[in-house]
Amino acid sequence: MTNSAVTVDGLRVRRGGREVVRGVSFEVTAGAVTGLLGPSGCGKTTVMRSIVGVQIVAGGRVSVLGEPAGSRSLRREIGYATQDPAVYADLTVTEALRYFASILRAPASDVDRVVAEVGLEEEAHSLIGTLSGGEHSRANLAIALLGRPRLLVLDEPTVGLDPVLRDSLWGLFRSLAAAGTTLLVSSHVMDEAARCDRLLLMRDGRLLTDDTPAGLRVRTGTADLEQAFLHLIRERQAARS
Ligand SMILES: Nc1ncnc2c1ncn2[C@@H]1O[C@H](COP(=O)(O)OP(=O)(O)OP(=O)(O)O)[C@@H](O)[C@H]1O
Repeated sequence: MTNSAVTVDGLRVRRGGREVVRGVSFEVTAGAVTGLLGPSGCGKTTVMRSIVGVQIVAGGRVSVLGEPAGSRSLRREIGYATQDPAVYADLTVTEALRYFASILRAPASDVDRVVAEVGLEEEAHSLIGTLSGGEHSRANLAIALLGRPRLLVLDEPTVGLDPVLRDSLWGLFRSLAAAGTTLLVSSHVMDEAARCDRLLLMRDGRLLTDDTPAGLRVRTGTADLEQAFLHLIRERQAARS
């Protein structure tokens, strides 16, 4: 019996006529914060889309909470915040959240809860089109939190946020995980890696490593996770040559 919320086995995805995910396998531990890290274009979003079930895959298997990714029964179990917020500019934050809450059949009281969780109380009645980039992405995150999904897939949720807000969102992620939610969070900021329970490092469509931050530091002999990542890249290049 494993405690995996997500199992990805030999995933292959083609986009734009080339293979951008090239045989990736990993598990996401239930009730933990797993970081999906790697440089821009390495395939993080594509892996997330495959888990959420919105990506056509060329091969492999993805299962989520015991069901094949994309299953109808998973719709209300997964909260997905994309990188490009897909929220309506002409609605206020509260109106948009009420709208999505009704679609998800989440309780009306969820709207105030998620507004507070992402720290948007003061902007609750502002039109989304007037929000700053960071506020806009927090509104997007608030939508993903509606209905208390068991799995949260968050694509670069802290981009454009100042250090104080980033810290408070990581506090939120930790408290959600402590309450049993599984989080998969992508980032290309290495200082966020240290905040994760587990790290999946990707490069060029492949998984370089799947480890804890402490395990990665020990294995690569460096305290700095950015250096650890570079160490793994050099190790992989040396193995190939
Ligand atoms: N709609 C698309 N059509 C064709 N190719 C695409 C499409 N979306 C992404 N790609 C390509 O797939 C590869 C992986 O992209 P992906 O968005 O998964 O990377 P990422 O690691 O999430 O990058 P970033 O951190 O910049 O968001 C990239 O080479 C990208 O150019």
